[in-house]
This record gives sequence, structure tokens and C-alpha cells, in this order.
Amino acid sequence: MSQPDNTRHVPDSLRTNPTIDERANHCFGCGPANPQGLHLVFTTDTSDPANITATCHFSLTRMHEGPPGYIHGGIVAALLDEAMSKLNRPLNVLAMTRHMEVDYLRPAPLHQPLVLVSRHLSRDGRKLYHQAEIQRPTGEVLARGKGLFIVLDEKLLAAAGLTQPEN
Ligand SMILES: CCCCCCCCCC(=O)SCCNC(=O)CCNC(=O)[C@H](O)C(C)(C)COP(=O)(O)OP(=O)(O)OC[C@H]1O[C@@H](n2cnc3c(N)ncnc32)[C@H](O)[C@@H]1OP(=O)(O)O
Repeated sequence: MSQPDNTRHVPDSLRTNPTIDERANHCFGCGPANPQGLHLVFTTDTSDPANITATCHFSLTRMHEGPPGYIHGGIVAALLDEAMSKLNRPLNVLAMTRHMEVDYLRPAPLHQPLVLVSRHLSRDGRKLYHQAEIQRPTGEVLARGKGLFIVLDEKLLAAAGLTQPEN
């Protein structure tokens, strides 16, 4: 019987110079190749450089239930994190979440159309400040997150064998 290789975190399919996008293909939030992922699809709006946003329309089922009939709180945080992370490419950076906080304002229902909207707030060197909300289509805000993302050093990424995504 084969044993898992605990020395690596990368599957065999990614051993040869994967792009960031290939790695993200199994992202729990947005990766199309993850059968258990959320498969979120975002559109970004950069028409106003002072107000860059990302938006996703979605609905979840009991797979992601917490309180009966409502989305699990950890999934709410994942949704907000994902929405904020989608602002990084329009800003032409690779960045990871360093800190985030969540306000759970109202329970977020399953089986209902909901909207994720994120907005870039400000930048201070490597530090990006974003926010995201889960809203009903009426605009009622159910949850709000604020996040600090740190821009990754692209030379270090290259040294780690990660290439930029194809444009
Ligand atoms: C290859 C990836 C490509 C795309 C990925 C998509 C990501 C999707 C979003 C995610 O969910 S990412 C997954 C969850 N996040 C992580 O796993 C990140 C784990 N953390 C790390 O790997 C490192 O902490 C990180 C690379 C983010 C930063 O490490 P560094 O050592 O480069 O930075 P440092 O910890 O010194 O923090 C940078 C700055 O933030 C500041 N800082 C940290 N926490 C803070 C806080 N709470 N409030 C304000 N500032 C804060 C810190 O003081 C510092 O300020 P200065 O640069 O001015 O000195």
C-alpha cells in the first residue's frame, strides 16, 4: 500500500513549472477543477481606478450549512476572503491574506440568490486593505469583512518555481 508523501505539499501534476493559475485551479473558492469547491465566478470592474470592485452572484445549498437553513460561519469567512483576493490581480499583484475580520450581521440563507461584492480601500507599500460584503439582491448587508493582504515578492515566487499566470 502506498504511503502519502508528507514531505511535499504539491501534487505530482504540478511538479513542472506550474503557473499561479494552474495552482489555483483547485482553489476551494474559485477553482473549476475542485469538485467540492464553491466554483465562484467573479467579474471585476476597474473602470474607476479609485474604486476597484469584484462581484459574484451565488447561491449555496446544505453542503455548506451551519445553523439550519443558513450558511456556515466559516464558509461566510471563506466567501469574503475569496472576494477580497479577487481584487489583487486587477491591482497587478500576487498577495495573500495576512489578517481579516468578519462582522456577521444577519444569518446568510441557503438556497437564495446572494451577491458578494468586494472593494479595494487603500494601499500602504506591500499592505493592501480590502473589504467585502455578502448582500441580498436588495442590497441588505448580511456579512462584512475587512482584510489586510500582503503583496508577495515575485522574485521569491520565481525562485519557488512559480511563474506568473498567462495573460
Ligand atoms: C501564491 C499565492 C497566489 C494567490 C493566492 C490566493 C489567495 C487567496 C486568499 C487566501 O486565502 S490566502 C490563504 C490564507 N493566508 C495565508 O496562508 C498567509 C499566511 N501568511 C504568510 O504566508 C505570511 O504571513 C505573509 C506572506 C502573508 C506575510 O509574511 P511577511 O513575513 O512577508 O510579512 P509580515 O508578517 O512581516 O507582515 C507584513 C506587514 O504587515 C503588517 N501586519 C501584519 N499583521 C498586521 C495586522 N493585523 N494589522 C496591521 N498590519 C499588520 C506587519 O507589521 C508588516 O508591516 P511592515 O511591512 O510595515 O513591517
